[in-house]
This record gives sequence, C-alpha cells and structure tokens, in this order.
Amino acid sequence: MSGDELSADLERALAATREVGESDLENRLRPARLEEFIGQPRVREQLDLVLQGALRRGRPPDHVLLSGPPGLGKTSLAMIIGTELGSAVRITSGPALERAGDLAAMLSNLVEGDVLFIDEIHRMARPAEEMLYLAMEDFRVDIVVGKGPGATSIPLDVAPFTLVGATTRAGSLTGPLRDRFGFTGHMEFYEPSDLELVVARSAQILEVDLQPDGGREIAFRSRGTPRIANRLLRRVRDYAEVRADGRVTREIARAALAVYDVDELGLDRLDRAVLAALVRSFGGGPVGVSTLAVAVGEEPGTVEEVCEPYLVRAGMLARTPRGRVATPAAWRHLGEKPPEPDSRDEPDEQGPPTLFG
Ligand SMILES: Nc1ncnc2c1ncn2[C@@H]1O[C@H](COP(=O)(O)OP(=O)(O)OP(=O)(O)O)[C@@H](O)[C@H]1O
Repeated sequence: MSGDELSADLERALAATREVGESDLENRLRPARLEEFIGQPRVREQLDLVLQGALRRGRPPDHVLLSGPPGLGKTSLAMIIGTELGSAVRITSGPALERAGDLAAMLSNLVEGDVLFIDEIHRMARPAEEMLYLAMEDFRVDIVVGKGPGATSIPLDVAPFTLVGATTRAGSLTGPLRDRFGFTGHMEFYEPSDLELVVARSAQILEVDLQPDGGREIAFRSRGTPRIANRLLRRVRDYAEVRADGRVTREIARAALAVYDVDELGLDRLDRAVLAALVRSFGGGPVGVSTLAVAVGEEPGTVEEVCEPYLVRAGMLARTPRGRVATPAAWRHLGEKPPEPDSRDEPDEQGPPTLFG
C-alpha cells in the first residue's frame, strides 16, 4: 500500500472518530472519583484532606486553585471535587468573563454548596476579577448601577460556594486573587508508569485490544500528559484497525506514531521545530521566547505554555536570564554535535536530570 493510500485510509478512520466527537470521548475517559484519578499523589492526598475536612464540618471547602500545563487533569479534578462533595459544578472560563456583569450573572445563579469552575482564570478581565475578590471572601458582590456621580452600588448576597480556578500560568495571577485561594494544587507531568495506567484504563473503556508493550510505548511517548496519552491511543487504534487486526502491540504503536510525527521521545512536530530553530537558527541560544515563536510561526503563549514546560522537563531546553538555551541533549536529539560546554550560559531554572537518560 502506498503512503498516499495509507494516509487516505487513516483520514477516513479519523473522520469516523470525529463523528463520534472527540470531546465526547474525552468526557467518557474522565475519572469520576478521586480514587480513580491516576498519579499526582501529592495533589490527590492534599485535596482529599481538604474535601474530607469540609464534609466533616458540613461547610463548603476553601477555594481551590489548580495550576499546571494543559491536559494534566485540572478540569477532571474540578469535576471530581463536585462529585466528592455531592455538589453541582457550574463551568465558565476566564476569557468568557469579559465584564463584571458576566460574572455577576454566574454568581447570582449559584445555590449553596455549588462548585464554580473557572478555567484559564488568569485570563479574566480586571473588573470581573475585582468582583470575584469580594465574592470569594464575603460571599457578596456590589453591583454598580448607572455611571458617573449618579452611579449607585447595590449589594447582593451570593450563596456560599467553592471556587475552583485552573491556570496554566499561576505566575500571571494577581497577588490578591492568589491569596484568596485556601489551597493550591500544583500538577506535575506524569511518570510513564502512571500514563501506562491511564492508557490501560482508557483502552478498557474504549474496548481497544491493547497489549502491555503497546501501552508502554504510547505512555512513554505522551509528553507526561494524560490528554496526549488518550489522543495517541485513539490514533494508534485507528492505525491498528485500518492496517492490522486491531491489536495494539508495540510495533503497531511505533508504526502509527511515526505516521503522526511523534518521535521516539514523544516530541511532536512543534517541539522539534522549536528545538531546531533554537539549535540551527540561533546557534543554541540564548534567544527570547517571542523570537523563537516567530521563528516557528506560533503564538508566544503556545510555545511558552505548551512546548517549553515539557522540553525543560525532558532536559532539552533551559531558561536563562538572557533567554532560552538548547541543552547538549537537544543538540544530540537533532543529530547535531553540541558546542563546548564553557561557551554556554548557566541555566537559572534547573529541571531534573534528563528524563531519557
Ligand atoms: N489522573 C488522570 N487519570 C486518568 N485520566 C486522566 C487523568 N488526568 C487527565 N486524564 C484524562 O486526560 C484528559 C484531559 O484532562 P483534563 O481536561 O482534565 O485536563 P486539563 O488539565 O483540564 O487540561 P486543560 O487545562 O487543557 O483543559 C481527560 O479526558 C481525562 O480522561
């Protein structure tokens, strides 16, 4: 079968998957209870104490902030908080709260004990954020009616609720907002062994014939991220059904991931483009993140929030006071010879030793 025919087959399989709706699938794969939530032992234990304490007292728990790169399970945890408390979860996002009135409408509809989930909370508009301070602290808001000297402010009580905020950029939250959260859970990239469990669980739900070595291969190439692990599982399943007998073995996983441009370390096309620009266009750096983003044709936010955290974790990229620097591991990964060590900047944010030894 030619490469074109193969791509056409895979496209057809992909189209069929899209009909089912990828977001529906994602929802089906969400763990429903804290005990089903795999990995993140620290956050899980801390959160369990917060929730158990609140349940014993019969009062809503403190507001919870969840921070970490995309796809690590912040939304899943927010839904779990609702389930564990037996409360409804109202969902909105920072960009949807453009005006204070948008938030006032959400707050006034809450009933006692509800969980209000604000995704991307760092992107909320300032007036909405200021209204949120009072709501979080005193469970009331001041609605301003009219403009100029004739404006009056009408106080409105809000039912006691728990705010769960999620952010990929905890550092961009203002101090007053951050201080009003009683608990912050820092989500870390997952270990491959935890991702193996995520993939095995998803395969069971999706009725995929996943062999242990196939699951291990997918887990290892998932950038420490359950959402990516689930996505790769679905892509490998397409390949296994179209090109083989449906069983997902290590060989099938490898062949499928090569088609989807996921390399043996799990880096995707954008990760490699960032490293290639850094090494080949900027001599390994240091270079500013905006320049790097222009070089790969992406938004600086995407490079900073999606690519960088994992490249740092994988020991491929370092942040220095003068900009981003490729590590020797990055040069070698691209098949290039790293420059002599004494010509490089010292990283100021040391990640753990390279994941891949
Ligand atoms: N600990 C986990 N155990 C099992 N599955 C998980 C876990 N964490 C996340 N997932 C899966 O990964 C997918 C993405 O998770 P989720 O949407 O909660 O991430 P997120 O951090 O909120 O991402 P974003 O901030 O980009 O929305 C979910 O569909 C869920 O199936």
